[in-house]
Amino acid sequence: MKDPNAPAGGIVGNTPLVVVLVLAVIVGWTVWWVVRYLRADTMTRQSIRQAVRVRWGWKRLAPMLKLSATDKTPTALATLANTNGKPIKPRILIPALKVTHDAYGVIARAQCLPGVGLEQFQKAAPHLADAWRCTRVAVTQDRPGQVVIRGVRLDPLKFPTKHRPTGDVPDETARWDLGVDEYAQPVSVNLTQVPGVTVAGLPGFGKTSLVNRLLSDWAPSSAVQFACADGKVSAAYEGDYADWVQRMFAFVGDDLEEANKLFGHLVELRRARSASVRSVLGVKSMWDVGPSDRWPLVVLIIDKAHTYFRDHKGSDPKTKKLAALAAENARLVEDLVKKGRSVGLLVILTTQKSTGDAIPTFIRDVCPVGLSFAQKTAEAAVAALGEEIREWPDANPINLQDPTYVGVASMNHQSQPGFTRIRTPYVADADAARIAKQTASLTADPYALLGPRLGDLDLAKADTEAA
Ligand SMILES: Nc1ncnc2c1ncn2[C@@H]1O[C@H](COP(=O)(O)OP(=O)(O)OP(=O)(O)O)[C@@H](O)[C@H]1O
Repeated sequence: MKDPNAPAGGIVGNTPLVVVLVLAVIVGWTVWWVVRYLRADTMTRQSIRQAVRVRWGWKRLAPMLKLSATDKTPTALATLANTNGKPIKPRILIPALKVTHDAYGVIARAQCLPGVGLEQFQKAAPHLADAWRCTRVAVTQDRPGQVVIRGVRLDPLKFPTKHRPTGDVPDETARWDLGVDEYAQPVSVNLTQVPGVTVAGLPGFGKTSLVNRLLSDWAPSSAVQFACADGKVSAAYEGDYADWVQRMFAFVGDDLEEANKLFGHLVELRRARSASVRSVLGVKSMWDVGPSDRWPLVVLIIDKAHTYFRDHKGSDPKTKKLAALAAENARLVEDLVKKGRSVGLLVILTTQKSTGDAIPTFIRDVCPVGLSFAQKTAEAAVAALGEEIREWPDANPINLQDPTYVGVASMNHQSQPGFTRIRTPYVADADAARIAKQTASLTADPYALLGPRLGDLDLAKADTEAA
């Protein structure tokens, strides 16, 4: 029963406790922020200060940039409170803004208002960049009624990054984590259903490191098998892939005849898989069920691709033989890229030379993903990324020749318009070697995995179906 002598109004009685609780929350919050600030690196600290400035200045800045709305209709409460009969002032609405930060700058989420949406924010982006002291501001919309404003104080493309592979089995098969874009957002490309990727760029700008990352991240999965043709070396123990050979079921150097045998072997595998995919997997396309130990995704890396395809001019028998081999190599790789997708074959071609004979255009044009590091000429950029690059001067790899841009590539994906510039991380050789050693026991020849069923296959029929 209630004590009649107890003081009236429980809230008044509890006030000290409420105050203590509020104070505790404020102190806790402040300590949390101070610790976070002190533990952050220099770049992140600058971003924390920048985020505070952005929050504090927003109410003044938004109306100046016409990012506010005027509500002339009085609210019911204002009408009730208006006892003196004077006209009620219109309300200025400011978009609510939530700001977070990372090492490169700030990420702000703003609520849209009537008449103030994506278009208005995008128009104001250069002024937001000035006011927030950012080198770049991008505005996108990821959900209705809200825009995301990304401001980068530092250009993420100019800061080298490192990737240390974990050796863990990847969560998603065939996702290639590439790096960060010019707004420091992670960029990955889904290589399921992708039969070919081209990587071009001047020597020493990061092609090998990019491929190293893919190998290091994917090697721990037994559902992926690798083969490699490295046109820069003559023997497996030389060159960039010396450590990776133990995680590859096939490797060839710059010998055109050897390469021809490997490509031929893989075309045989493609044909055998096409003929057996329905009976073994019960589906028309491997991607309907995904790669597995028994039916792994086969990744063929053709490094310094021009070694295998370039035109050999001359009428002496030796040159003629090389020319015939190069033509045959191009034909076989074209087969793999054109018909290998549904049975789980992926070809990655890299080249320093960006001319039509380095990666023949009939192969390049069927590779849905193209990346190019720095290029010397506009023609080389076109040869690497296609004619469309001429319409995107900002993303043109001829602008990446400064040494600051070692590790930066421009990418196009046939499913999306335009190009993305990506800062790819450096993968140290020692890390790649560690992963190669750890995962060597997972190596298996995918042709052998098809095993005894091969005798019954109707390869001619499979060819017709794959075409
Ligand atoms: N992503 C990166 N970030 C920073 N530095 C890098 C990156 N990738 C490569 N480098 C630096 O550039 C050097 C050459 O890189 P890499 O071997 O990958 O180039 P490449 O394009 O494959 O050259 P080549 O065509 O001669 O084989 C590396 O040893 C490293 O010092």
